[in-house]
Amino acid sequence: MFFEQAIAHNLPNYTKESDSAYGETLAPLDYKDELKVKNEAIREFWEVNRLARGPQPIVASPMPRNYRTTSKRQVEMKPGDLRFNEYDSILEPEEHNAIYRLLFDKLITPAYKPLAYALNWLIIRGTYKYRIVIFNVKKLDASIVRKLKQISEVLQQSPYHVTAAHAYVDPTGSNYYLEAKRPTDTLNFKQLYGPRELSLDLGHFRLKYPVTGFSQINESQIHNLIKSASRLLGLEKGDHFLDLYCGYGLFSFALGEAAKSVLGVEWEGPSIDCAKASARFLKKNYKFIAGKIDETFVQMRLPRPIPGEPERILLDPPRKGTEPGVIRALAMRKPVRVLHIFCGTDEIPAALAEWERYGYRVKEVLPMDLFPGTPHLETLVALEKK
Ligand SMILES: C[S@@+](CC[C@H](N)C(=O)[O-])C[C@H]1O[C@@H](n2cnc3c(N)ncnc32)[C@H](O)[C@@H]1O
Repeated sequence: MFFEQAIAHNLPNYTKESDSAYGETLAPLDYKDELKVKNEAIREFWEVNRLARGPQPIVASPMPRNYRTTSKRQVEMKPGDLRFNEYDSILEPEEHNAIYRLLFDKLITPAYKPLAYALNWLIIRGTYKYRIVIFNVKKLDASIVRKLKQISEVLQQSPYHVTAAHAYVDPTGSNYYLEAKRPTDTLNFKQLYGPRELSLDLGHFRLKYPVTGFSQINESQIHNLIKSASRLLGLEKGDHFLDLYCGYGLFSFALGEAAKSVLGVEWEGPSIDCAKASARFLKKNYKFIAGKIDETFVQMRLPRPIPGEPERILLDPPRKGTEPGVIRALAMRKPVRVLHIFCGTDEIPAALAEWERYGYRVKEVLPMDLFPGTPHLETLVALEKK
């Protein structure tokens, strides 16, 4: 059974995600009702798929709507007709919608026509306090740069606290809004104004991350996510902590204090560079490696576990899950505890079956609502050696 089928069972008149606008199928519900449906659906999913240990109640999102710190609009310009192919969403902060309206009103004027034709995506990222705009363009010549600088001034003068603007060149006009094969011999990223990195304030420290790298989109849940991950991983003095798919090191820095050593791995170079810079700035002796996590990487590139010294592993892969063989290779290291974070629910049964096969049992399952308004959950599964 797929998780969305379980949602559909528990919600009469449900329209499947693919048939509805942008997957926001639960957004019209009252959040209390949405949580009830999701709680029933995850329990049904667990039962039907015969998974071990029932899930805990879902950790609700402090902000159930207007929570997304990343949003995007695809720009379509035809003679006499400018369109943004996604509409204002109640899952996005109001400032995002206001910024898109401001940009639309400029781009529709004759002076900005060349820029409107060159645009592929408009992207807003940031936090609830400030935001940046990325112009994903198909080409970047002198006249486009001039227009981008002019429109950047409009953003700087706006009341929406837009602290930076950048241009990102994707001549393929890709449907994926940030990640495309960048042209290697032409200018691919241009700072229009403001810093090149974003930063996230975690109370007693701040982490930087690249404007093009991954970051959690529901900032209001980050505190709960860290607290839950910390409890479920249970790092103790003397533990070696392996933070896999670490991005810019969110979990390394938030949890690493308790460990004897911290090693983070991530394939996105700029994110790893930010993690290394944060380690230097925060004076932490943490190590970060850039690499593609697959079976060979785990077997050949990770340092061997030290006999008699416990290791705890957190893995937070993308929605499509780990590469084949990764779970087996990690289990061979015999970590005392694993925290596997799933941002898609449908990958859970196969992954848990693998962990079980290689000697791990489920200790606790904690679903968190990181994506209110959509039929998705983030699920933290703590596993222990049998
Ligand atoms: C869900 S994000 C988690 C990032 C980080 N834990 C956080 O919370 O900010 C997954 C990360 O894995 C990275 N990634 C995806 N596939 C990878 C692979 N095979 N090897 C290494 N990193 C990968 C992505 O670039 C992304 O940063």
